[in-house]
Amino acid sequence: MEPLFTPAEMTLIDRAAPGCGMPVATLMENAGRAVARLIRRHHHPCRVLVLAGPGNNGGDGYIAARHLAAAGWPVTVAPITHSHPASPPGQAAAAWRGPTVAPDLDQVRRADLVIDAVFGAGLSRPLDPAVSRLLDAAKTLIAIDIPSGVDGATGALRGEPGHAARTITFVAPKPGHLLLPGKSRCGIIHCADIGMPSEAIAHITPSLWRNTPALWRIPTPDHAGHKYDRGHLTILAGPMSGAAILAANAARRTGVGLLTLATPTPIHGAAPGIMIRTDPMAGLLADSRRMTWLCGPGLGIETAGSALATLIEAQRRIVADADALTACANQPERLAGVAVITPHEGEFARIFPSLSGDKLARARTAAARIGAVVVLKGEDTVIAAPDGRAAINDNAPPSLATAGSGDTLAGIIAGLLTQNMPTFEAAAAGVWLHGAAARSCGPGLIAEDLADALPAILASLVPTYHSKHRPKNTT
Ligand SMILES: NC(=O)C1=CN([C@@H]2O[C@H](COP(=O)(O)OP(=O)(O)OC[C@H]3O[C@@H](n4cnc5c(N)ncnc54)[C@H](OP(=O)(O)O)[C@@H]3O)[C@@H](O)[C@H]2O)[C@@H](O)CC1
Ligand SMILES: Nc1ncnc2c1ncn2[C@@H]1O[C@H](COP(=O)(O)OP(=O)(O)O)[C@@H](O)[C@H]1O
Ligand SMILES: [K+]
Repeated sequence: MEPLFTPAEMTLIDRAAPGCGMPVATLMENAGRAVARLIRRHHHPCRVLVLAGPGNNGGDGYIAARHLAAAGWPVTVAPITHSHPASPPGQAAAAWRGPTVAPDLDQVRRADLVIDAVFGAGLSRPLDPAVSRLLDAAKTLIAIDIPSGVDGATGALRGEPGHAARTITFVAPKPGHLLLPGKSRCGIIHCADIGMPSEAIAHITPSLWRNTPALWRIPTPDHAGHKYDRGHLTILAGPMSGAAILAANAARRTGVGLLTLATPTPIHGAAPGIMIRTDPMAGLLADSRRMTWLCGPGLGIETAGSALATLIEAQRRIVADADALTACANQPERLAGVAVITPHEGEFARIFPSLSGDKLARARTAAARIGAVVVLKGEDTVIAAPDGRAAINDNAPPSLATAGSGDTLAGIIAGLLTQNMPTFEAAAAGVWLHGAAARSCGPGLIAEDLADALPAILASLVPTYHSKHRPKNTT
């Protein structure tokens, strides 16, 4: 699992480090050396300028400068402000024997590569515009820990950070590396091991992770199982039945045993493996095996609103998307009782008009308020559980911004829930599978492609699946 630590959590870990036998100066030495090593690995020797701030981020910069210079690179340091001589960054500055210049635009323009070691976790107010101009003038910018001016906890910009080609962080990435707009300033993100003792890291119990397959486990069918063991998903279909069909196709690819499209009027064009039922919802609800329902895609706002109420009353496991969300505009209490909601930012703002703040905080607050897992979609989709757990997804390509891809995501999540995957895990896995499927399709993606791309992605996650299920050779 890949936890994400906020700068405040990182500070607690840093403070615990000396008590675990790891002095700050050693961590700083390791951090600066790691920066120099990564730069040497990814760039050719060239003129380097280090813009060094007053805190430990600046200290890392001085140490990186020393290691690059020792490797023969022409390095100059431009201190933005000076550190206290007795502090670890002050000592790192004192150990620098190379050239030091005043930070000005000419110096930046003369450098082939600029290291942004101005502010990291300690950013406490907006960046001075004069510093922004320096960062902006860099030909190639490498940020230490996080681009100066990006809030590591939220990804918000405090002032105008530069656009780094790569960012080298330590111990664990921070939420601000994965959340927009900060994410767009980080370039390629590296996370370096600087020898932080595990006892220091254990001071924090993680509640936020990068969304990777280590966070959840995809269900696989039992040897002796039958289709009802894999669950029965019912998807409500309405006037725009294509949305429900897209969701259905994707849900079936996740491995549900049975899938019904419940529709008031006959549907044409659905795959033959999908069961179509035109009888009223009450009849379908009489079958207790129909536990999981997807309500919203293409359904119409009024129908979705009343169907949602019926399903909640019937205590079903519900994924609410699209029209079911719009039906709850300004009335989030109508969502209490659903398992997962999958709003994009527009739908989210309709449901929770008064919620402000960063994406992670809004998703967490909303989840706690309605008691459901919130999947707040976008390039930086946040998955938040009512108990405070959250994940940030980072594998979604922009080709997913196409009509019907959200319906597909709702179908994938509903499909996983149908197979009794725990709710937070099903939502997180669904978002990751959706992104991975889109990536595997490449350019030209249309929503219909996503379902068909799922088997290969699933196979990559369960590599032993085929061998496990192949009959034993008895000859
Ligand atoms: N994580 C790890 O394991 C390790 C982390 N390490 C490194 O430590 C870094 C964190 O160091 P840090 O706490 O000293 O904070 P940092 O960002 O250098 O600056 C704080 C100073 O800047 C000032 N200041 C802030 N904003 C300002 C503004 N806009 N304009 C002007 N001034 C501003 C602020 O002033 P104050 O708020 O006190 O008034 C204070 O003086 C971290 O990012 C990583 O690189 C490694 O060395 C070791 C292992
Ligand atoms: N720029 C982007 N980069 C990555 N993923 C995106 C981007 N824009 C949208 N997506 C994803 O595409 C899907 C779109 O969902 P939605 O807006 O509900 O579409 P629809 O209602 O047409 O199906 C979501 O999963 C969202 O996270
Ligand atoms: K920085």
